[in-house]
Amino acid sequence: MINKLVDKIKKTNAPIVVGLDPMLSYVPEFIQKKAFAEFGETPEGAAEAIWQFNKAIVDATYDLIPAVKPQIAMYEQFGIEGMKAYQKTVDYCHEKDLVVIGDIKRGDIGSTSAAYAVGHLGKVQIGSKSYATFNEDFATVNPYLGTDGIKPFVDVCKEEKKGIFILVKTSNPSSGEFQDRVIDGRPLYEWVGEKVAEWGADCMGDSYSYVGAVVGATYPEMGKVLRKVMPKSFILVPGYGAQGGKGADLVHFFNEDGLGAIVNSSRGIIAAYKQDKYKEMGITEENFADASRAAVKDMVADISGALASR
Ligand SMILES: O=C(O)c1cc(=O)[nH]c(=O)n1[C@@H]1O[C@H](COP(=O)(O)O)[C@@H](O)[C@H]1O
Repeated sequence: MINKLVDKIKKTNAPIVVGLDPMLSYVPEFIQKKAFAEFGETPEGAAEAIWQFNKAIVDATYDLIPAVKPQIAMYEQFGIEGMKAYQKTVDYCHEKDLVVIGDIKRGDIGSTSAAYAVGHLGKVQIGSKSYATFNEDFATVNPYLGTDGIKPFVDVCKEEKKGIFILVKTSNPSSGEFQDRVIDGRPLYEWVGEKVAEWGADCMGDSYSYVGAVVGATYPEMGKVLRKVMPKSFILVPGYGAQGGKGADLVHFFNEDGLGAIVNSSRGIIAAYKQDKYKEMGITEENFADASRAAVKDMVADISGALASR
């Protein structure tokens, strides 16, 4: 799957991921109204609304992008109905030939981690049959429990040709509380980055490992260091747009080959129709997905422009 991701980035010329984090408050009124008329103001109604919202955004952007990253929490808050919308979203994105990064941020001990890995990336055995249940292509994983938590994911990835992105330096303001702590002369995120390189060393695709890392766009200097610590790891870079990251901050996350990083924007794309910039282009709630398409093009131009002038 890492090869497919790289191929799709090359084909689209777009090292970006659209984050499908559909908060109900981002879903235009007319979609909510229709869903509530059919299913009531219920978890089922909310799930229908976020699914219709996602579908419109995917339809408007899939030809421009290599990948999507649905954030499971946004679906899980609506219980089983929300999880069905998550599944529909994953399956629909596959129909559109998009790489799906399940932002599930799992991390637990061995046997539990194995169950998460099987459920999201592998196949669960039921009697004589096996089923790919959630069936994402990549998942995000929290490394706090160490090798015991990561190895089950790596084992499933090896078998299924899938991949993971391991949290190394996260984009949020308080990420430094633990991640920047200096241990034996080096910050913890560097130790974790080194471990990601080690875990991924025998998990190589054609040019990159399918054991990747997450490093926030909001910490460009750390991204520069981590790029060197993990030269073969693909870096998923969240924090662009709504959290303040810009193309110019991102150049050092990429290798000289122009690859090695994929930048996520969620609110900046899916809720673009709320921004004045796109309103001024005549976009209203009714054609909200056109704003997402325009925002994807703007994001790609911003990142490509920064890479071209480095
Ligand atoms: O793993 C992630 O994707 C992630 C890691 C991180 O360090 N920071 C971060 O914001 N994310 C996720 O990336 C998305 C960012 O959303 P926006 O800020 O709306 O673009 C959310 O789904 C976050 O959960």
